[in-house]
Amino acid sequence: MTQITPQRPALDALQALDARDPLAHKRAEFLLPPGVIYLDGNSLGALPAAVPARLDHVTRQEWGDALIRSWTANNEGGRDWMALPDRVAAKVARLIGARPHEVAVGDSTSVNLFKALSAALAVADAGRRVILTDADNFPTDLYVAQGLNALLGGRYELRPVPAADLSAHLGPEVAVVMLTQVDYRTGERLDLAAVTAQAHAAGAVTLWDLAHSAGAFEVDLNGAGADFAVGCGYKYLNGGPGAPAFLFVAERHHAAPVALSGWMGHADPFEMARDYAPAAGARRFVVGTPMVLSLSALDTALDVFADVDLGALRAKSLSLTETFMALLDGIPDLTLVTPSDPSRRGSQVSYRHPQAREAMRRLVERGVIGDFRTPDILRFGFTPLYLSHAEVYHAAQAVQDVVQELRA
Ligand SMILES: Cc1ncc(COP(=O)(O)O)c(C=O)c1O
Ligand SMILES: Nc1c(O)cccc1C(=O)C[C@H](N)C(=O)O
Repeated sequence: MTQITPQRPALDALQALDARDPLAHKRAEFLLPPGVIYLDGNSLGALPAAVPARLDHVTRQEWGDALIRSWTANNEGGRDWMALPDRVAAKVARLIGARPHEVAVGDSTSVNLFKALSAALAVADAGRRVILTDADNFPTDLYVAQGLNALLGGRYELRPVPAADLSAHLGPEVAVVMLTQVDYRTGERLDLAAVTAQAHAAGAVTLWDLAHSAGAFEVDLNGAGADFAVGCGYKYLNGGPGAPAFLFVAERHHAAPVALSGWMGHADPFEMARDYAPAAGARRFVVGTPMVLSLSALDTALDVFADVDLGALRAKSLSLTETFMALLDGIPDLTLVTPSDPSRRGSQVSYRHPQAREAMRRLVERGVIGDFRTPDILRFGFTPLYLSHAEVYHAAQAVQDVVQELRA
């Protein structure tokens, strides 16, 4: 087993950091299995302890007993299902620097990408024909843009370029700049404010995918003047598998056409009017019947953030990722692909390894749960709400051991 050299953080020093951690108490608000170090909250967040009781209440009382009355029952108390998407939207808004009426919650991130990109193209300057994106963007972002463009008769060109070269490609032909803020493989974080300003200076509209941002660190969409954004409910927001996603539309774009104009985004759904008239604000981007069970889980999951200082969240995230990188510095066969500059890093750390798939299999067998991502990436996500520095130490030790085993 490779020895940890003296300049690497020592366990007792990390335990001292944990003792001063202002977020340490949040761990008790999650149910995590014993013997597991969970470094995959960037794929599926852990279960918030209050969620099972909420789901039990929603199924037995709200569904089982109140039945259809729950759609509107107790709306004075703010518990009616009809308004659930709006209540959840308000909780998400705080985490992404938006106002509640600029956020819609529902559907998957992919579907929200479709809605947002349709609207973004509609408000972009007519005559511009390029959708500029990161060549390494998450597949669904690329596929949705390809599908929408085909539907629009191939009017646009989806132009994938390396993230590092974006500014060089911001010409007068660019309609929309569609980017994921934190790269799902490398964990590289783009400067949302700076890129938004560059895109605007070039006359383009921005669409951000915040899948690996929301709930991992503070995002300030309005501070940056961003136009559109989407993100996942099941990663750092801990809403559970398949949780509803969110869509941000800056107020100045609320008049943009609604591509998926469903009755739940109508100004008065139960009027059953023949023609679509949009609801106020981003609620118009809610399409069909709200997914009450999963929205309820997300609603309760978001309460975990109520007393969380987002600056402290970012500080702890950086401390955890920094610690992990320091512990694994110089380990043979591991090539760091995540930027060591903290301002360019999200809340994950990734390494290339020649046997990454097998290495991750062995790690998971030992209870250290991360991800393998093709072709050769070991990916570790760090959720500041439920991870300690001591766990990071033990996880890094397990990585060293597995890497050493595979060399033998
Ligand atoms: C950047 C990014 N966008 C979107 C998604 C997922 O979209 P959906 O929830 O529609 O599967 C993911 C992960 O699954 C992702 O990493
Ligand atoms: N969305 C996922 C799913 O439905 C099954 C398994 C994994 C996922 C993921 O979240 C993948 C993730 N977006 C990633 O960054 O790799």
